Amino acid sequence: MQNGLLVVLAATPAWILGVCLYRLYFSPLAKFPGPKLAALTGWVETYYDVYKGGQFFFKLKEWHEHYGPIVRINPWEVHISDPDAADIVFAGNSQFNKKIEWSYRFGIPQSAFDTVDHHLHKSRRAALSPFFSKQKIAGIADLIANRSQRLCDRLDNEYKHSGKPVIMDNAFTAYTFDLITAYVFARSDDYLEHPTFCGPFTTAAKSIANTVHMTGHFPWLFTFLQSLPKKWLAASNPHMGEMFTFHEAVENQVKVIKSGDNDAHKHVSHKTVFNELIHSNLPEEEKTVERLRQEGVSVVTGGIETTSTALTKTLFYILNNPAVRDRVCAELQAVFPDPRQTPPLHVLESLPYLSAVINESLRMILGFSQRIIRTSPRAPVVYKDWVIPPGAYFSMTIYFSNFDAQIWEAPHEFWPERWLEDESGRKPRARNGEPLAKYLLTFGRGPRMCVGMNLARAEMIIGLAVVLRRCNMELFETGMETVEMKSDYFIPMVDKESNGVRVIVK
Ligand code: HEM
Repeated sequence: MQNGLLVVLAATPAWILGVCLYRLYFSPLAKFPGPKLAALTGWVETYYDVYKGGQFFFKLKEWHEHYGPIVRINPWEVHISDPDAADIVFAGNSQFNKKIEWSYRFGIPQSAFDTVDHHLHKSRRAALSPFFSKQKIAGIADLIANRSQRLCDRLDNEYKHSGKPVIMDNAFTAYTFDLITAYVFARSDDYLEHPTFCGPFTTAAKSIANTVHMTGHFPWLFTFLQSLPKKWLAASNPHMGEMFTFHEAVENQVKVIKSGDNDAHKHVSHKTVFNELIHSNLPEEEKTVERLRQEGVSVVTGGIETTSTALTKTLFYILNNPAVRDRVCAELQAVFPDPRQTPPLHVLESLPYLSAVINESLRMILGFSQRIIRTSPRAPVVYKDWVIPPGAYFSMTIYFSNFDAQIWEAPHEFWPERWLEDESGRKPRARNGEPLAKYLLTFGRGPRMCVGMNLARAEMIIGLAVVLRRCNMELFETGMETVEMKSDYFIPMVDKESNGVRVIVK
């Protein structure tokens, strides 16, 4: 026994030395530039993300400035900072997988979003995407307009002329929450009716995000926590408590649709996603409560925070730039004479300046701040002179492309005019002469591009048009600290001291 222990003790340093030598000199990634410590151990990333709180993102920026467009950022992964590399990482015909360790971090490895294998992802996505086509979303434009008008009724009745600030982060979260739950479950929790626009799960998506580095760096953690009594979790960490309660609420939604106890889909004018999925001819193993709970959590959380943040920040940029506000309001007035009669979606979509404003804010808001990782299981991937071996991870960060000074003039300025056609009808161009739209990566690209993109755009176009048309707003003690990213928790987090984007309705 004692001898065995001695052998282990003697062998451990040799094993560690062997791993270090392999990672530094013999690994297929050894030739890639980057800090030696990061090549040696994944703990560098863990340190910046878990201990320093979502700071690895900023380290990546620093490393690229020092080492160039491709950097080895941990023993298993290279990160690329080059907008043209999106053609490789997000290639439409690619068959890349996702990183397996990350598929457990939200506890939804069976959702399309966190499905690792390309082929399984393709079939799961095929089941989901028809509900989010442009045509299907146009079919729920009235529902979106109705919720936008309801939001403004409340702003009119309870805030107008009162001098009382309203936190638009909460108001827009209520709006996106009500819409996504109505569309996918035929059920609305009516967050827009809550006195402060805050329902029980208003902060659920943020809570989920807050735990992402812990559960991402320690892939067993989510499953372990899930097995503990919820009371303990809630007492030890309110984010965890809220996250698991939210999972349970989604599971209940799936159960009541499956059992027929929720037949609200019969009384609404649109098809509801989970009712359709449950009664579709998908294989039974894809329709279990557990699988659909995971898909539900993915779609609902995907649909709330990203879009409400986009709306809130867009409103901030508009109100913070009076020239932009005046121009977009004048354009709206021409097609939207009666503020209570929302024009059809296609009319709003055809407004060039409103579209430019939305594109520009989508460029700046960053739905996802964390890098997006892929791996090619069999074939190598070539980037310039670099050959990334099969099985290695490679990644890109949307922010780096959306703010790249080689593509965007004055990238840190909110400047919607960059998106307008010139007098001859020529489409806007990037600084390198390519079409500008090609470099807007906010929704990702390729086979895993955001499935909810059309819904997000429709919610933004209609929501902003109605709010701007009906309410005369002014920012209240709100500065850049409410929109600038201070840490990356998968989604961008602003300063902890920020009170959110607050407005007065005049
Ligand atoms: C401004 C709002 C939004 C932004 C910026 C955004 C961003 C993204 C991005 C970048 C991805 C790709 C992730 C990857 O490649 O790994 C994605 C995927 C996804 N998004 Fe969104 N999203 C938004 C709104 C929505 C909405 C409203 C929904 C609701 C349906 C949604 C549901 C999803 C789902 C289910 C996926 C996974 C798709 C797949 O893997 O096939 N998102 N989103």
